[in-house]
Amino acid sequence: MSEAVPAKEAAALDAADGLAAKRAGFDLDDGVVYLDGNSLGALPRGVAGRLSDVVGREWGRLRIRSWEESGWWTAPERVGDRIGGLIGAAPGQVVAGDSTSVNVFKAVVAAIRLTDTGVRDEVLVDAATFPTDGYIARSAARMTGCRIRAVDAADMAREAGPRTAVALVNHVDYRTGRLHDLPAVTAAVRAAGARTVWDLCHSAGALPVHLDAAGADFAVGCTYKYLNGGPGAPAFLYVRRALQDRFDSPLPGWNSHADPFAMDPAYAPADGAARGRVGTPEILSLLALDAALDVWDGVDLAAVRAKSLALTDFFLRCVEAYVPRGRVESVTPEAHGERGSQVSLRCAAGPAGGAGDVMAELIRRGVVGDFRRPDVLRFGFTPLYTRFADAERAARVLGEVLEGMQGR
Ligand SMILES: Cc1ncc(COP(=O)(O)O)c(C=O)c1O
Ligand SMILES: Nc1c(O)cccc1C(=O)C[C@H](N)C(=O)O
Repeated sequence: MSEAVPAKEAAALDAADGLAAKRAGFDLDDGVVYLDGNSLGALPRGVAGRLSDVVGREWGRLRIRSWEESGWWTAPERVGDRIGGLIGAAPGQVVAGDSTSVNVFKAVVAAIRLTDTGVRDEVLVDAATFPTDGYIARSAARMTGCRIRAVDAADMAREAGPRTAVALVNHVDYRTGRLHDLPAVTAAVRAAGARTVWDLCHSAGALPVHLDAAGADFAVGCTYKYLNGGPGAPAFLYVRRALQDRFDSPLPGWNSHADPFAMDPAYAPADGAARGRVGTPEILSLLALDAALDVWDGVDLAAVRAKSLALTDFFLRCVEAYVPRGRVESVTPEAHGERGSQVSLRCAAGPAGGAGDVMAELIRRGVVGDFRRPDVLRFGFTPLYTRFADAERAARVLGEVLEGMQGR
């Protein structure tokens, strides 16, 4: 690909993009290429107005009445169902609230409680997991008399055995962007008599997920990345319907009581997704998320996936065209079936600095990705608002930065 070709190709691809109009639904500045939606999604335009109404009218005027009249009390289930629509979960199985870390705790302990710990005392954890999952799983294991075994997520299906109580797997690896086979791993873990907990932080809103169809047991995820819910937006918890009656939450707060306002000293769990609740919902951020989810109305996740793969393919080709040979190496799988919606480039230290310095310079020049230690440049592609022209510019600027640093 000669240097003029990628820009022309980007323009043609953007012109043919069926999702292009969605970008207008986000508050983005054209001077910046934002490729960090896999850490913090961009702001959907509808959020500010909705929050202003929630604050000014629902809180300001209606005050306490809003728990009923504005639907605050049931918002965790209502928003949960909207998320469910994006991760292949039929209504009544997803609740929004708490952080992913807290939901990992609920799911892993509940999964262990569903098993005979006298026989099954092993928690399998994806060896490359985002750290919080590993920390929480280790604590959950200590509390329940289990032990942790770290295994490569790609080997999870093979490793689950008669001692396994639960396997905790990241659907997409946060560092490399590698996508794991959710249906196959779920089926294999189930065949071994164990449960699965999927961390969907890097797949919810990035690609189609079919939790019900795969028979997944539990899933958790955050909503501030590809779901654009905002910093610290509530996470979600999925509990498969068939397990809900036996879901024994390790955090049985009053919001998960069958009759919270009975204020009964004895605990009786609610039915359905509400059993995953703990305390008072974080209404402002929950309703910001609710408004953010409007951008998904009418969006076909198959189209999102097709654009995501086209964007990452195109970016990789642009990197090849623009970046001095040997300066970066993609650690994201080439195979579409193994790729999430990001590209991670390993960038060894050169004479003028390492990957952290390269990313700092990219950001200074208006290309925002992120750096994951020790040597990974991470670029997230959010199909609802990333353009092919953004991918082209990012690769071109990366090439310029690396060339400049080589000469220094
Ligand atoms: C895979 C994964 N799991 C969990 C988390 C953390 O979740 P939280 O900070 O919401 O607990 C993140 C990102 O922060 C993540 O990428
Ligand atoms: N959750 C984050 C935060 O509160 C501050 C900065 C970054 C984050 C992230 O989401 C990190 C992210 N999970 C990652 O994949 O690296």
